[in-house]
Amino acid sequence: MADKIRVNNLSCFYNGKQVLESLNINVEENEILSIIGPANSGKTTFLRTLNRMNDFDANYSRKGEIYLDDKNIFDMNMEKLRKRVGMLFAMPIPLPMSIYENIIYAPKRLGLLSRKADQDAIVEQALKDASLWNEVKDRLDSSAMKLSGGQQQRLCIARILAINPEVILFDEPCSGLDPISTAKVEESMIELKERYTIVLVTNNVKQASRVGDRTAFFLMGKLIELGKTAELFVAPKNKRTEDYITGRFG
Ligand SMILES: Nc1ncnc2c1ncn2[C@@H]1O[C@H](COP(=O)(O)OP(=O)(O)OP(=O)(O)O)[C@@H](O)[C@H]1O
Repeated sequence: MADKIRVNNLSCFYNGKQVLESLNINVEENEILSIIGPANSGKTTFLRTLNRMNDFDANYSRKGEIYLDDKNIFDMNMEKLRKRVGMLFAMPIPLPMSIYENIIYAPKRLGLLSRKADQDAIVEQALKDASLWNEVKDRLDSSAMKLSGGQQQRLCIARILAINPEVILFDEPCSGLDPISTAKVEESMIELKERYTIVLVTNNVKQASRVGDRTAFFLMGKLIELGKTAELFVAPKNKRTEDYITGRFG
């Protein structure tokens, strides 16, 4: 499988304190790469660096390079990068407007859509791809704030899909969801990898084992192990990986 993202010697710092140490990681096209590890191991910092979310944080600095399809993301126009690399946060945050308006907000702002028919088509497709269409198709004009937590998270997925990215970053997307909503989001992720490349940060080791094609284990800013999920969970090469996935620490 071709690499969609290549991370070369990435180190990150907050206020000069190192939180990621010389990471070398590849993300293959159309895979789900799960990132697991205890709190403060740098998972979120890594994810946010992949679409330069931390660039405006004055305390943050980094060394190293990240390539998206062989283009250095630090040389790219930020808006173009964010269009290609979308991010979903732990807490779903719909805009205080209708379901329909939530989805076309970003495409409109980016000048991608003008005709109403195109907008309707995008809304329907994005909601179908996020496995939410059947639940909301009869109330597209009602407020997104009235949806349940799990529906709001899938709405946020649909909002990302509407700008047609290539990579989606998921930052603990199910941390506030019940098991049924979690299962629906996981099903969507598995369907989405047919067309997108996905990086998933999760504190839920079982979730990584359910959905990840490959899994990376981070500990205190270092990549300890990266391998096929089935192999890493059955026969981890590193003792610290084994301790973490069997719940002996973290
Ligand atoms: N904006 C920030 N300013 C200063 N320090 C930060 C900032 N964000 C994260 N850190 C620090 O960087 C380190 C790594 O944090 P990060 O959130 O990347 O870890 P994590 O593995 O995602 O943790 P968790 O599972 O708890 O979310 C921590 O020590 C954290 O306190």
